[in-house]
Amino acid sequence: QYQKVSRLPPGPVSLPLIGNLPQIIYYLYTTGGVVSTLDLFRKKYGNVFTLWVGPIPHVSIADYETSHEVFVKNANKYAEKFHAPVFREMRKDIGILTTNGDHWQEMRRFALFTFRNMGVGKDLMETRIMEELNARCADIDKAAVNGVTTTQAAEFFDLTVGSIINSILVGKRFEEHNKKDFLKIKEVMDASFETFSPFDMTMPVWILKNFFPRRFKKMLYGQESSKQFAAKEALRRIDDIKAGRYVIDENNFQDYTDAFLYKIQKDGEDKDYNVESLKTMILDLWITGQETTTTTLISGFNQLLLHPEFMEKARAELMEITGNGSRHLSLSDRPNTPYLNAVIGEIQRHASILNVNFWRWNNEPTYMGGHMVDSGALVTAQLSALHVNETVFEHPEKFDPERFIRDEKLLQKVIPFGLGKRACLGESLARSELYLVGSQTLKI
Ligand code: HEM
Repeated sequence: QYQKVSRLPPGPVSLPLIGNLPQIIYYLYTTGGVVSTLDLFRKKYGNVFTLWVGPIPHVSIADYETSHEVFVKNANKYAEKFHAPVFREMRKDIGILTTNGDHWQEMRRFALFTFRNMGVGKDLMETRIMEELNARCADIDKAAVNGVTTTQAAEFFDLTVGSIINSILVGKRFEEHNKKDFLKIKEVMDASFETFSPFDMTMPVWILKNFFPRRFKKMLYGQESSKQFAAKEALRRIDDIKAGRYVIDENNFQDYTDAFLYKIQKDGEDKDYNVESLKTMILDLWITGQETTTTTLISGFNQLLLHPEFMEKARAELMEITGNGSRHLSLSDRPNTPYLNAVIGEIQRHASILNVNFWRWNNEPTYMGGHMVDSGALVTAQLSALHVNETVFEHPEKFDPERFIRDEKLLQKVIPFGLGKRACLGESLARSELYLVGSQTLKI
């Protein structure tokens, strides 16, 4: 253990087999959370530190420069993610979230290409998002009695974001009459996530299968039913195409499902493009695109309620740029709304929605931030620890958007979507949603 440790960045004293589990559990309990525990280790051991989770060393990088050096400059070396054995078993190495290698690359390339063609991050997507918002606000207005209306912020954001992602994937938005479909997908997915514990994520599959068969079956059932619900519309479309009720317009794909099915129609089914991978991709994009964006919006909404002084300044900027609200804000306004950009940046920094980022394999001995990192270690840019690093962000606990007005370059160091080959695929969509939905909420 001593020899292995000498080829890794510093960290607390570790024991063979159990590694640092006792310290990690102790600090999780005494500091009250994952981010505060990571922050404590960073303060003690520096911006690049090692924690042994059982027998595997995990190296966290908590500063922007080293993260950039490792994951952007050497991007090709860090495309391979670590996936819990139970996920690989259940998802059969299909999709984008829990895969590596050729299939992952093909699915990522195709999704990015399709999103781009559908105008994600550009005018076309702006129109879709604004239409969704207008329809959602009209629903609220309709429910008003004597001009007074009450709405649940969480449900508003949930339905808006859910509708946007669902219409991109399968062409259906959620309205009053099919709201229950949305709630059902969410319920099934939440229930599926609740069946997983850190124990399941670390155990070899044969142990789960043989010693915890009921638990294993429950997890499997949760996964399958989530996939089935999320992909229900896509399956219906396949039936409609077979029955001649639906024809894909190759010059105007309505959604991701159209593009995927057209690829199958044109080239036939193969190991990457088949109905099972379409279903898994819809599930993966649903999981990654829904909760992340909604959580950020809700957190931002709460921060603005707690800090009306920032809200007022952002609103004043918004009113000025849109001629007192006579037109809606457009994505092309972004360079001219520094205050709003700073507020969104601070919301994302402060929300730290991914407490622990995904781990990548380090396949050869490499120096990171001046420390040797041996092959076989797992590494990640630990976004949550980076965003509370007081050497980068002064008084990180404070919600202070004006830190980005005082130092314009600081905003680049907020990296909520990660870096490198496995960085967020939906960054462009998410940024558009935060800007447009967020600003609309400010107007209200
Ligand atoms: C505020 C909203 C969002 C945040 C903060 C966020 C953040 C992230 C982060 C930190 C990662 C992992 C990066 C890494 O491994 O270093 C990730 C991965 C991913 N995100 Fe997002 N995300 C958001 C919205 C979305 C949306 C809207 C979509 C798509 C519809 C999406 C799709 C994905 C996918 C598919 C991956 C896995 C990419 C791969 O492994 O190749 N995300 N996201």
